[in-house]
Amino acid sequence: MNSSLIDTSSSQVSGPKFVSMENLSKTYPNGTIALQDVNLTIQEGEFLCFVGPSGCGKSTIFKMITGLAKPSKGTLDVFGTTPKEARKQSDIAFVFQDHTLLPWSTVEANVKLPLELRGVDKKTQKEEAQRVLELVGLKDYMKVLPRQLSGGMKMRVSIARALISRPKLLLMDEPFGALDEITRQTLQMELLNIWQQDTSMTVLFVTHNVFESVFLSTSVVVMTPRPGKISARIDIPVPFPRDDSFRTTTQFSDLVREVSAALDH
Ligand SMILES: Nc1ncnc2c1ncn2[C@@H]1O[C@H](COP(=O)(O)OP(=O)(O)OP(=O)(O)O)[C@@H](O)[C@H]1O
Repeated sequence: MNSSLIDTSSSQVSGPKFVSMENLSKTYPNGTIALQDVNLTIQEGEFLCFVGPSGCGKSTIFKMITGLAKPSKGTLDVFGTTPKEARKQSDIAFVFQDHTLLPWSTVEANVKLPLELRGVDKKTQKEEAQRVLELVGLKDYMKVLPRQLSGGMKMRVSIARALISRPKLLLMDEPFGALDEITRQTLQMELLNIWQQDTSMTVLFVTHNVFESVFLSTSVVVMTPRPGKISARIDIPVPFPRDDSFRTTTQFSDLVREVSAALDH
């Protein structure tokens, strides 16, 4: 067996341990074993994609990292502290498939919300909203309501709202799952450009799409069906910046095949 298929420590990106899971398990009160003995070390600056069949526990991992669900067994360390404490420090932000924008608020108001809730002064809120909307290419849409935007634009707003807190850790749960393929590929490229501008931000990205996982990540974590376990961690040893030409290389097809094979294993 290829040793990269069982190595769950990080080898491509060096740096301090950021999130670590040791024998992490989760059994829900109804007896569902969602995760069993997950061991994973994530280092600062990684872009890690999780792929696996539906119900393998990907979202459960995210819930535990954010302190919304408690491990049943094992340990989970986030920035050297408990998930609850890490969340209090506002260093974690999320993006979900459902953009969760407030329909009656403008793009600007939606994006500012995390800062408003934290009592940040209005001038800083405005400056930061402009900064992140520029990052996602929507600075001319500040006064527009979400319903006036396309699906891809709503997702950009959702990403801008997550970035406004300058998170150390960005959790993305199938963010592009509802988008058409062309918009999806455009947003993948834009997300990589944003991440490359802030190399200290760590991104954990759940997807069902093997192509997406290979294109985006420094490593792909492959999970097994319930009870969820990590069956492989496959490094994607392709330097950044990456562009669309990567998708047509032999190396890309080989890596897609490797991840797909691990999924079938
Ligand atoms: N609150 C809960 N109570 C009981 N079972 C749950 C709960 N939340 C999730 N589960 C179960 O735990 C398992 C893992 O769920 P989870 O949502 O983490 O999987 P997932 O890999 O994110 O799935 P998907 O890809 O479909 O989003 C599933 O069988 C799910 O039905």
